[in-house]
Amino acid sequence: MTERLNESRRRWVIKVGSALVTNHGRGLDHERIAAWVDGIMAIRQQGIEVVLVSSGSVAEGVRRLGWQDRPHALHQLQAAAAVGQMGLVQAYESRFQAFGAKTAQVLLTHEDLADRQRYLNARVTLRALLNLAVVPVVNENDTIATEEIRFGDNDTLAALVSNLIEAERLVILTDQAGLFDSDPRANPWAALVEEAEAEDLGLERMCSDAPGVLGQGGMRAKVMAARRAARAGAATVIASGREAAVLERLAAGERCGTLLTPSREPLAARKQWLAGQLQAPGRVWLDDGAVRVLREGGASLLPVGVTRVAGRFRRGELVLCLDARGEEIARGLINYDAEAADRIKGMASDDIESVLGYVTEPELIHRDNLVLTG
Ligand SMILES: Nc1ncnc2c1ncn2[C@@H]1O[C@H](COP(=O)(O)OP(=O)(O)O)[C@@H](O)[C@H]1O
Ligand SMILES: N[C@@H](CCC(=O)OP(=O)(O)O)C(=O)O
Repeated sequence: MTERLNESRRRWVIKVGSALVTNHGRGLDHERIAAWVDGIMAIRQQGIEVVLVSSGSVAEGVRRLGWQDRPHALHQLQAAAAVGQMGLVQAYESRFQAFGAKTAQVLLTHEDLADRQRYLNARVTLRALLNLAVVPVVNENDTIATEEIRFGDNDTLAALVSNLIEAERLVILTDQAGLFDSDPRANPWAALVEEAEAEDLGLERMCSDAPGVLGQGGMRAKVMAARRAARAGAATVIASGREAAVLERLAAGERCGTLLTPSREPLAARKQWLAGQLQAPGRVWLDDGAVRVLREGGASLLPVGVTRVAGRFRRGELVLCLDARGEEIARGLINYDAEAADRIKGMASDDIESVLGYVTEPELIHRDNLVLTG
């Protein structure tokens, strides 16, 4: 079946956190799950397509296995995730079935979304499921993810899924009423932030690093997720999953929790994929002139603006472009491998051939493969 290219359709990604789903580790909260499913069915009636990203497999697995605490060893976490995921999908499937709606389990790894071909495959599959009126239930494929390259928290995963399906909205349901101006666990006077721009760097300072007992990302991961989603043009709401009819109310335009809005023009799809990458094998440091030219927009990065090269990368791989202080300002797919890039740094493009004996491209990173990130 071919995908209908009707991009005016409304799509939301709804993410629910571990503590909520598992009633703080006491077991799947069927009542709460039923309320979200009711909400999803109601907003679908209004023409909003939904992808659900649900955490809770590890917390539920730990409970089913009779363990007292969340283990630290990766193989135990993976085993718990495999056990708990069964409970999660069963709970969602049976509740949606009561409405005659179909669900699909989609387990993704970081590698799936880092590889451009697999990313495109995931995109086509998710869109096909939405076209078939199925509700995809997404989680990280914890059972095969390795420590170094896990998303770890489902906030990041949910943001990347928002980009994949070009969602207009990412809704992150958690155990707090939203983002507060400081961690409400530590400060009883913390005030709810009702609305802010997702790109506002001050938001991160409001978040403590520590997640709840069962969560992985904490509030910082949610703010970062909102920033990722904003790059694709999606607004994010962080709200309490315990609030009655929260999804229906949001769809009715009511204000719940914290709204984080995009402030820039959305990036083209390919650049969203680039910006969403979690790992880059290389780094290049730029002089002030190159930083200025890139920030003005629309320029390629030439070797002449590069002062230092680090990392082991091949032609076509992702490198971060840093200013003199080491802050990331852009990232892109480089036209030369690490050794060649190091040899031509600081040189005029006309001199590349005399140094390397060949020229692949005059640019180190072509503007089509470059995205501003800072
Ligand atoms: N500024 C803040 N505003 C709200 N919550 C915060 C803030 N800083 C830290 N937190 C903590 O982040 C926790 C939510 O993150 P997490 O436990 O990862 O949730 P989830 O499992 O829903 O992903 C909250 O319980 C809260 O204590
Ligand atoms: N994939 C993991 C999610 C990790 C996690 O705890 O995420 P979250 O509660 O959203 O911070 C799980 O299902 O347990």
